[in-house]
Amino acid sequence: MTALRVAVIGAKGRMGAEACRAVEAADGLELVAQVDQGDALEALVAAGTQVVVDFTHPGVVMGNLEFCVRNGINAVVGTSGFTPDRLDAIRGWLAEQPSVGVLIAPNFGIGAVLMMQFAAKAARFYESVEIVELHHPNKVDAPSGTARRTAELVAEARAAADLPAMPDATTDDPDGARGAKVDGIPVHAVRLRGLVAHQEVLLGDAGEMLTIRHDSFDRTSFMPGVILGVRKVGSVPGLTLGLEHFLDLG
Ligand SMILES: NC(=O)C1=CN([C@@H]2O[C@H](COP(=O)(O)OP(=O)(O)OC[C@H]3O[C@@H](n4cnc5c(N)ncnc54)[C@H](OP(=O)(O)O)[C@@H]3O)[C@@H](O)[C@H]2O)C=CC1
Ligand SMILES: O=C(O)C1=N[C@H](C(=O)O)C[C@H](O)C1
Repeated sequence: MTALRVAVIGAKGRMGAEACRAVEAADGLELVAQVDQGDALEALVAAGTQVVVDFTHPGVVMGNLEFCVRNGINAVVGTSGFTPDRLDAIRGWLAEQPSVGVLIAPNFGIGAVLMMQFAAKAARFYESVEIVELHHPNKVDAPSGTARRTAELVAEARAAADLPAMPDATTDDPDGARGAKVDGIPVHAVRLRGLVAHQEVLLGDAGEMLTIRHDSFDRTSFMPGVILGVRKVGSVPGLTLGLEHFLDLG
Protein backbone atom coordinates (compact mmCIF):
# COMPACT_ATOMS: atom_id res chain seq x y z
CA MET A 1 0.00 0.00 0.00
CA THR A 2 1.38 3.45 -0.87
CA ALA A 3 1.54 5.86 2.04
CA LEU A 4 -0.69 8.96 2.14
CA ARG A 5 1.50 12.02 1.55
CA VAL A 6 0.96 14.54 4.38
CA ALA A 7 2.40 18.01 5.01
CA VAL A 8 2.11 20.27 8.06
CA ILE A 9 1.85 24.07 7.87
CA GLY A 10 2.88 25.81 11.10
CA ALA A 11 5.25 22.89 11.61
CA LYS A 12 7.46 24.69 14.15
CA GLY A 13 4.57 25.77 16.38
CA ARG A 14 3.21 24.07 19.50
CA MET A 15 0.52 22.12 17.63
CA GLY A 16 2.34 21.80 14.30
CA ALA A 17 5.38 20.15 15.90
CA GLU A 18 3.12 17.69 17.74
CA ALA A 19 1.25 16.99 14.48
CA CYS A 20 4.56 16.25 12.66
CA ARG A 21 5.45 13.70 15.36
CA ALA A 22 1.99 12.11 15.15
CA VAL A 23 2.07 11.84 11.34
CA GLU A 24 5.57 10.33 11.41
CA ALA A 25 4.42 7.73 13.96
CA ALA A 26 1.20 6.79 12.13
CA ASP A 27 0.96 3.70 9.91
CA GLY A 28 0.28 4.45 6.26
CA LEU A 29 1.15 8.18 6.49
CA GLU A 30 4.31 9.85 5.22
CA LEU A 31 5.37 13.35 6.31
CA VAL A 32 6.55 14.85 3.02
CA ALA A 33 6.82 18.57 3.90
CA GLN A 34 7.05 20.87 6.93
CA VAL A 35 6.21 24.50 6.22
CA ASP A 36 6.44 27.41 8.63
CA GLN A 37 6.67 31.21 8.63
CA GLY A 38 8.69 32.43 5.63
CA ASP A 39 8.52 29.16 3.66
CA ALA A 40 6.87 29.08 0.22
CA LEU A 41 3.61 27.12 -0.07
CA GLU A 42 4.81 25.83 -3.47
CA ALA A 43 6.87 23.32 -1.47
CA LEU A 44 3.58 21.50 -0.81
CA VAL A 45 3.00 20.94 -4.52
CA ALA A 46 6.63 20.02 -5.17
CA ALA A 47 6.38 17.35 -2.44
CA GLY A 48 3.27 15.79 -3.99
CA THR A 49 1.20 16.54 -0.86
CA GLN A 50 -2.22 14.86 -0.72
CA VAL A 51 -3.32 16.17 2.70
CA VAL A 52 -2.22 19.31 4.53
CA VAL A 53 -2.59 19.85 8.28
CA ASP A 54 -2.80 23.56 9.20
CA PHE A 55 -2.03 24.85 12.70
CA THR A 56 -0.95 28.41 12.01
CA HIS A 57 -2.71 31.66 12.85
CA PRO A 58 -6.17 33.09 12.10
CA GLY A 59 -4.47 35.85 10.10
CA VAL A 60 -2.84 33.52 7.57
CA VAL A 61 -4.97 30.38 7.44
CA MET A 62 -7.31 31.64 4.69
CA GLY A 63 -4.41 32.23 2.28
CA ASN A 64 -3.04 28.76 3.05
CA LEU A 65 -6.43 27.17 2.44
CA GLU A 66 -7.08 28.97 -0.81
CA PHE A 67 -3.70 27.78 -2.08
CA CYS A 68 -4.39 24.17 -1.05
CA VAL A 69 -7.89 23.99 -2.54
CA ARG A 70 -6.82 25.61 -5.82
CA ASN A 71 -3.97 23.08 -6.06
CA GLY A 72 -6.22 20.08 -5.35
CA ILE A 73 -4.78 19.39 -1.86
CA ASN A 74 -7.14 18.17 0.88
CA ALA A 75 -6.89 20.06 4.18
CA VAL A 76 -7.33 19.30 7.87
CA VAL A 77 -7.51 22.61 9.70
CA GLY A 78 -7.14 23.17 13.43
CA THR A 79 -6.40 26.88 13.28
CA SER A 80 -9.08 29.01 14.94
CA GLY A 81 -10.86 32.12 13.65
CA PHE A 82 -13.53 30.77 11.27
CA THR A 83 -16.51 33.10 10.85
CA PRO A 84 -19.56 32.31 8.66
CA ASP A 85 -18.10 34.63 5.96
CA ARG A 86 -14.84 32.68 5.94
CA LEU A 87 -16.69 29.38 5.64
CA ASP A 88 -18.64 30.78 2.67
CA ALA A 89 -15.39 31.81 0.96
CA ILE A 90 -14.03 28.28 1.37
CA ARG A 91 -17.25 26.81 -0.08
CA GLY A 92 -16.74 29.11 -3.08
CA TRP A 93 -13.21 27.77 -3.74
CA LEU A 94 -14.42 24.19 -3.25
CA ALA A 95 -17.19 24.69 -5.81
CA GLU A 96 -14.41 24.97 -8.41
CA GLN A 97 -12.55 21.90 -7.05
CA PRO A 98 -15.39 19.47 -6.22
CA SER A 99 -13.15 16.49 -5.41
CA VAL A 100 -11.24 18.30 -2.63
CA GLY A 101 -12.13 17.82 1.04
CA VAL A 102 -11.60 20.39 3.82
CA LEU A 103 -12.15 19.56 7.49
CA ILE A 104 -12.28 22.49 9.88
CA ALA A 105 -12.21 21.22 13.45
CA PRO A 106 -12.52 23.80 16.23
CA ASN A 107 -11.18 21.10 18.56
CA PHE A 108 -9.60 17.71 17.73
CA GLY A 109 -9.92 16.37 21.30
CA ILE A 110 -12.48 13.56 21.29
CA GLY A 111 -13.63 14.60 24.77
CA ALA A 112 -13.96 18.21 23.66
CA VAL A 113 -16.12 17.13 20.71
CA LEU A 114 -18.31 15.15 23.12
CA MET A 115 -18.48 18.14 25.49
CA MET A 116 -19.85 20.30 22.64
CA GLN A 117 -22.37 17.63 21.64
CA PHE A 118 -23.51 17.07 25.25
CA ALA A 119 -23.89 20.83 25.77
CA ALA A 120 -26.06 21.15 22.65
CA LYS A 121 -28.17 18.20 23.79
CA ALA A 122 -28.67 19.62 27.28
CA ALA A 123 -29.32 23.22 26.19
CA ARG A 124 -33.08 23.02 25.68
CA PHE A 125 -33.66 21.79 29.26
CA TYR A 126 -32.07 24.82 30.98
CA GLU A 127 -33.09 28.45 31.37
CA SER A 128 -29.49 29.74 31.31
CA VAL A 129 -26.13 28.70 29.90
CA GLU A 130 -22.67 30.27 30.11
CA ILE A 131 -19.29 29.11 28.81
CA VAL A 132 -15.94 29.47 30.57
CA GLU A 133 -12.87 28.68 28.46
CA LEU A 134 -9.43 28.51 30.06
CA HIS A 135 -6.13 28.44 28.13
CA HIS A 136 -2.36 28.99 28.27
CA PRO A 137 -1.31 32.67 28.14
CA ASN A 138 0.32 32.38 24.68
CA LYS A 139 -3.00 31.79 22.95
CA VAL A 140 -3.46 34.44 20.26
CA ASP A 141 -7.24 34.74 20.24
CA ALA A 142 -10.21 35.03 22.59
CA PRO A 143 -12.74 33.62 22.91
CA SER A 144 -11.38 30.27 21.73
CA GLY A 145 -12.66 28.64 18.55
CA THR A 146 -14.06 25.84 20.69
CA ALA A 147 -16.03 28.27 22.87
CA ARG A 148 -17.39 30.06 19.80
CA ARG A 149 -18.52 26.77 18.21
CA THR A 150 -20.04 25.58 21.49
CA ALA A 151 -21.99 28.84 21.76
CA GLU A 152 -23.24 28.47 18.17
CA LEU A 153 -24.41 24.89 18.78
CA VAL A 154 -26.09 25.81 22.08
CA ALA A 155 -27.78 28.86 20.53
CA GLU A 156 -29.07 26.72 17.63
CA ALA A 157 -30.50 24.19 20.11
CA ARG A 158 -32.15 26.94 22.18
CA ALA A 159 -33.67 28.50 19.07
CA ALA A 160 -34.96 25.10 17.84
CA ALA A 161 -36.65 24.66 21.23
CA ASP A 162 -38.13 28.18 21.10
CA LEU A 163 -36.46 29.17 24.37
CA PRO A 164 -36.69 32.88 25.25
CA ALA A 165 -33.62 35.03 25.88
CA MET A 166 -31.87 34.20 29.14
CA PRO A 167 -32.83 36.31 32.18
CA ASP A 168 -30.03 38.70 33.12
CA ALA A 169 -30.78 41.75 35.25
CA THR A 170 -27.36 43.36 34.72
CA THR A 171 -27.78 46.75 33.11
CA ASP A 172 -24.48 48.36 34.10
CA ASP A 173 -21.43 46.39 32.92
CA PRO A 174 -18.88 48.97 31.69
CA ASP A 175 -15.91 46.55 31.92
CA GLY A 176 -17.53 43.58 30.19
CA ALA A 177 -17.55 41.47 33.36
CA ARG A 178 -20.52 39.52 32.02
CA GLY A 179 -18.35 38.15 29.21
CA ALA A 180 -18.42 38.33 25.42
CA LYS A 181 -21.77 37.45 23.85
CA VAL A 182 -21.47 34.84 21.09
CA ASP A 183 -24.87 34.25 19.49
CA GLY A 184 -26.31 35.62 22.76
CA ILE A 185 -24.39 33.15 24.96
CA PRO A 186 -21.98 34.71 27.52
CA VAL A 187 -18.42 33.43 27.05
CA HIS A 188 -15.68 34.09 29.62
CA ALA A 189 -11.99 33.64 28.73
CA VAL A 190 -9.27 32.87 31.31
CA ARG A 191 -5.53 32.92 30.42
CA LEU A 192 -3.16 31.37 33.00
CA ARG A 193 0.35 29.90 33.02
CA GLY A 194 0.13 26.14 33.57
CA LEU A 195 -3.06 25.67 31.59
CA VAL A 196 -3.28 24.01 28.16
CA ALA A 197 -6.91 23.98 26.89
CA HIS A 198 -9.98 23.64 29.10
CA GLN A 199 -13.66 24.50 28.95
CA GLU A 200 -16.71 24.40 31.19
CA VAL A 201 -20.29 24.76 30.05
CA LEU A 202 -22.57 25.78 32.93
CA LEU A 203 -26.29 25.13 32.50
CA GLY A 204 -28.60 26.47 35.22
CA ASP A 205 -32.23 26.24 36.15
CA ALA A 206 -34.29 26.54 39.34
CA GLY A 207 -32.42 24.75 42.13
CA GLU A 208 -29.82 22.99 39.94
CA MET A 209 -26.78 23.33 37.72
CA LEU A 210 -25.27 20.92 35.19
CA THR A 211 -21.53 21.41 34.56
CA ILE A 212 -19.93 19.84 31.48
CA ARG A 213 -16.14 20.15 31.62
CA HIS A 214 -13.30 19.03 29.39
CA ASP A 215 -9.55 19.34 30.02
CA SER A 216 -6.69 18.88 27.58
CA PHE A 217 -3.66 18.58 29.87
CA ASP A 218 -1.28 17.85 26.99
CA ARG A 219 -1.32 18.53 23.23
CA THR A 220 -1.04 14.80 22.53
CA SER A 221 -4.78 14.74 23.39
CA PHE A 222 -5.52 16.35 20.00
CA MET A 223 -3.52 13.89 17.90
CA PRO A 224 -5.93 10.92 17.51
CA GLY A 225 -8.45 13.41 16.10
CA VAL A 226 -5.88 14.96 13.75
CA ILE A 227 -4.83 11.55 12.42
CA LEU A 228 -8.47 10.49 11.97
CA GLY A 229 -9.08 13.68 10.00
CA VAL A 230 -6.02 13.09 7.82
CA ARG A 231 -7.11 9.56 6.99
CA LYS A 232 -10.72 10.49 6.16
CA VAL A 233 -10.71 13.97 4.63
CA GLY A 234 -9.83 12.83 1.10
CA SER A 235 -12.93 10.62 0.94
CA VAL A 236 -15.30 13.40 2.06
CA PRO A 237 -15.32 16.12 -0.63
CA GLY A 238 -16.53 19.60 0.27
CA LEU A 239 -16.44 21.44 3.59
CA THR A 240 -16.91 19.58 6.88
CA LEU A 241 -17.22 21.67 10.06
CA GLY A 242 -16.44 19.67 13.18
CA LEU A 243 -14.73 16.34 13.82
CA GLU A 244 -18.05 14.89 15.04
CA HIS A 245 -18.96 14.29 11.36
CA PHE A 246 -16.02 11.86 11.06
CA LEU A 247 -16.96 9.98 14.26
CA ASP A 248 -19.65 7.39 14.87
CA LEU A 249 -21.41 8.96 17.85
CA GLY A 250 -24.30 6.45 17.81
N1 LIG B 1 -8.39 22.55 16.64
C1 LIG B 1 -7.66 22.18 17.69
O1 LIG B 1 -7.85 21.10 18.29
C2 LIG B 1 -6.58 23.10 18.17
C3 LIG B 1 -6.42 24.29 17.55
N2 LIG B 1 -5.41 25.14 17.94
C4 LIG B 1 -5.26 26.36 17.14
O2 LIG B 1 -4.14 26.17 16.28
C5 LIG B 1 -3.53 27.44 16.00
C6 LIG B 1 -2.05 27.35 16.33
O3 LIG B 1 -1.88 27.18 17.72
P1 LIG B 1 -0.42 26.95 18.35
O4 LIG B 1 0.24 25.79 17.70
O5 LIG B 1 -0.58 26.97 19.82
O6 LIG B 1 0.30 28.31 17.86
P2 LIG B 1 1.87 28.57 17.61
O7 LIG B 1 2.03 30.05 17.59
O8 LIG B 1 2.68 27.76 18.57
O9 LIG B 1 2.13 27.98 16.15
C7 LIG B 1 1.78 28.61 14.95
C8 LIG B 1 2.92 28.39 13.98
O10 LIG B 1 2.53 28.85 12.69
C9 LIG B 1 3.60 29.65 12.17
N3 LIG B 1 3.14 30.56 11.14
C10 LIG B 1 2.68 31.83 11.25
N4 LIG B 1 2.38 32.34 10.05
C11 LIG B 1 2.67 31.38 9.14
C12 LIG B 1 2.58 31.30 7.72
N5 LIG B 1 2.14 32.33 6.99
N6 LIG B 1 2.93 30.13 7.13
C13 LIG B 1 3.40 29.10 7.83
N7 LIG B 1 3.52 29.11 9.19
C14 LIG B 1 3.15 30.24 9.83
C15 LIG B 1 4.13 30.35 13.40
O11 LIG B 1 5.39 30.94 13.16
P3 LIG B 1 5.80 32.26 14.04
O12 LIG B 1 5.79 31.81 15.47
O13 LIG B 1 7.16 32.62 13.52
O14 LIG B 1 4.73 33.29 13.77
C16 LIG B 1 4.17 29.17 14.38
O15 LIG B 1 5.34 28.37 14.19
C17 LIG B 1 -4.32 28.46 16.83
O16 LIG B 1 -5.29 29.06 16.03
C18 LIG B 1 -4.98 27.61 17.90
O17 LIG B 1 -6.15 28.18 18.41
C19 LIG B 1 -4.59 24.84 18.96
C20 LIG B 1 -4.74 23.67 19.65
C21 LIG B 1 -5.74 22.69 19.31
O1 LIG C 1 -4.90 27.83 21.11
C1 LIG C 1 -5.13 26.74 21.69
O2 LIG C 1 -4.35 26.25 22.50
C2 LIG C 1 -6.38 26.03 21.38
N1 LIG C 1 -7.11 26.49 20.41
C3 LIG C 1 -8.33 25.91 19.95
C4 LIG C 1 -9.47 26.88 20.19
O3 LIG C 1 -9.31 28.08 19.96
O4 LIG C 1 -10.55 26.42 20.59
C5 LIG C 1 -8.58 24.52 20.48
C6 LIG C 1 -8.13 24.32 21.89
O5 LIG C 1 -9.00 25.02 22.72
C7 LIG C 1 -6.70 24.78 22.09
